[in-house]
Amino acid sequence: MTTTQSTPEGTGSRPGAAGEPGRSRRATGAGIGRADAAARTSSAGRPRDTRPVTDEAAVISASGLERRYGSHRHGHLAVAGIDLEIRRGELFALLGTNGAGKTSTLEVLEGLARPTGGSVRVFGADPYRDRGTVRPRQGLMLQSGGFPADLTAREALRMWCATLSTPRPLDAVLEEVDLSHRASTRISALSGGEVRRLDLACAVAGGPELLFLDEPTTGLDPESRTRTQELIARLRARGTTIVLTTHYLDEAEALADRIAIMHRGRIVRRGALAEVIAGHPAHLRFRLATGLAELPSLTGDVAIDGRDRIVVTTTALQDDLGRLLDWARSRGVALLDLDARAPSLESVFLSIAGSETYAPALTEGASA
Ligand SMILES: Nc1ncnc2c1ncn2[C@@H]1O[C@H](COP(=O)(O)OP(=O)(O)OP(=O)(O)O)[C@@H](O)[C@H]1O
Repeated sequence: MTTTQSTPEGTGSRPGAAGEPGRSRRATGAGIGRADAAARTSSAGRPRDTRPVTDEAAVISASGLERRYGSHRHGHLAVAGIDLEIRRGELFALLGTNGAGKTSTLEVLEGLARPTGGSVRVFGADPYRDRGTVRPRQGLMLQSGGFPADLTAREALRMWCATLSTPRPLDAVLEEVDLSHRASTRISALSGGEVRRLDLACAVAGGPELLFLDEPTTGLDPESRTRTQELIARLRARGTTIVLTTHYLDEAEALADRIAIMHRGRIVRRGALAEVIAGHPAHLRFRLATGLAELPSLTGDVAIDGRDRIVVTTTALQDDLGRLLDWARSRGVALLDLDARAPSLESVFLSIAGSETYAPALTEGASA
């Protein structure tokens, strides 16, 4: 999928970006607006706001949202009737397996596509029909850029800012995305990560109230990723409402106030991180030199995984780990490669994804 930003009061895509969103996602967008100063605390470790959503607080609300590609009989239902409310000032992460329908959903919320069923309101308006009023308040960072290669970073940003009703000073924006030192470099000579940061610069250049970030850190090296995440956290702390998609689950854990996980066109889990992982089992994994021996009595289920490890799936991690360690100590048994893992977003995600591949999130030993 490809794409970048945004346009202002409405109509077009940025020069070089594709116009109508489609299979190749999906260029266009808007990037503008006025910042909402209603700052709230945010980011990793902050208290999470679990207040019930109210209509007043909802910047985005969608009900029974559907998006079908192709004809009713033979088409593909990519978004199968989802309800969504995103509150003013929160960072909402939309996660999901490949092909789950995240981009198809985002495009409707962004006003780039019409839903084929249900309804959506952004700032109380129809984001597709009323885009002239909605777009100036939002910024979009789509999945890849469409900048003319022979412009410098500053020229590209200046050109973009010329389309905005309330552009911020170029230097401040370049500084914010850490591109000041590359301002005079042609786009063709920028690294992929730098182009991505220029995408982000365009998305925030108008000081949007509502920011859509579609995989903003994909392709960035770890340092750039961290800096981009810090910038996202700052935008959030300033009161910007942010809708984020990412394949990096640690990013969602660190940044998001609330998370929704999509699978096959539906939202299958949602809530604050603690709510999403609540009730999900933990895992103990280890090997025994002698193979499967008689284990102590454990509350969890015991199985052998594909790598000949003993796996205990349990909702009483501390108890079962204690019993196992006592048992091993009293018998002089070595628990080889012992791994005790509390439930995490990753384990929830993988249990939803089942056997489907989700390579970016996979880590050794994580399964559910
Ligand atoms: N223009 C299109 N025509 C037909 N089917 C499409 C089109 N765009 C997307 N799809 C299908 O709709 C489903 C959802 O796609 P979408 O791109 O929204 O998923 P996603 O969650 O963003 O996936 P990824 O994480 O891989 O980017 C997929 O099965 C995809 O093949």
